[in-house]
Amino acid sequence: MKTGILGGTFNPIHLAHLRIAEEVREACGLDRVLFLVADTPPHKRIAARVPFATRLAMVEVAIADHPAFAACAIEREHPGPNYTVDTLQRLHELYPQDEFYFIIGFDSFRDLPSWKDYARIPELTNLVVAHRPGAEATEPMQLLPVAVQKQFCYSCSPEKWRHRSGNWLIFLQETRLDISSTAIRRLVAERRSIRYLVPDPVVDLIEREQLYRI
Ligand SMILES: Nc1ncnc2c1ncn2[C@@H]1O[C@H](COP(=O)(O)OP(=O)(O)OP(=O)(O)O)[C@@H](O)[C@H]1O
Ligand SMILES: O=C(O)c1ccc[n+]([C@@H]2O[C@H](COP(=O)([O-])O)[C@@H](O)[C@H]2O)c1
Repeated sequence: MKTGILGGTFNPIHLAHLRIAEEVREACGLDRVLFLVADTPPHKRIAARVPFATRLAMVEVAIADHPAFAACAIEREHPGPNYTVDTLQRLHELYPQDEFYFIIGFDSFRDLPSWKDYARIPELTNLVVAHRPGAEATEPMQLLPVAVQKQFCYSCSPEKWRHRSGNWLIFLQETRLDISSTAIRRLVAERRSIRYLVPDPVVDLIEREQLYRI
């Protein structure tokens, strides 16, 4: 099975997360996409201290109507911080037949060299990078240290690079949506509308739980 994994804090999940997952699913012919909710993200504090269960609940209501989308709570089961390299190892143990496509935004790709054992990540998974307004680069491969760049070879287009492990690094050139969880939290705090930035059931959950109001 070809499995996409979109890891995130999802505080809250928004329409750019959903659109990226859908575009990667289609472009890479994925059978499913797991929304991997970070319990303790390594590089980020949880704004407004929204608990894991609430962030997971927002993900679940957001993806409920998509047959190929599922929430993944595996990072809750292990004490944090949740490093991607460790989670990928566990997912390989859980789903030994699966071929993984780890999906990240361009801002995350830019930070990749600061991730734990980041050079091992392309050995464990294909990597799909979604462009993100405000975080572009003309030569994205040059953001990687030279020693890691040398592990990839160019294959017919600047959007697709083959790692020596056989896995792909793909830069996806599709819809760019300038939406962030930070902006949504700010709008709620200012008592402004967040409709059409997050799915309606997520708007309802945020209102019901009175999240992000201060
Ligand atoms: N608008 C977007 N375009 C492309 N990628 C995105 C976008 N929003 C989030 N992502 C990617 O989705 C993953 C999970 O994102 P996350 O849950 O941290 O949302 P966020 O909007 O970046 O949150 P925050 O504003 O709180 O930092 C990350 O890899 C991030 O780069
Ligand atoms: O493994 C790491 O060192 C690492 C450092 C920063 C982020 N990540 C992962 O990247 C994904 C997106 O993270 P974030 O902080 O943008 O929500 C999420 O799955 C995080 O666990 C992983």
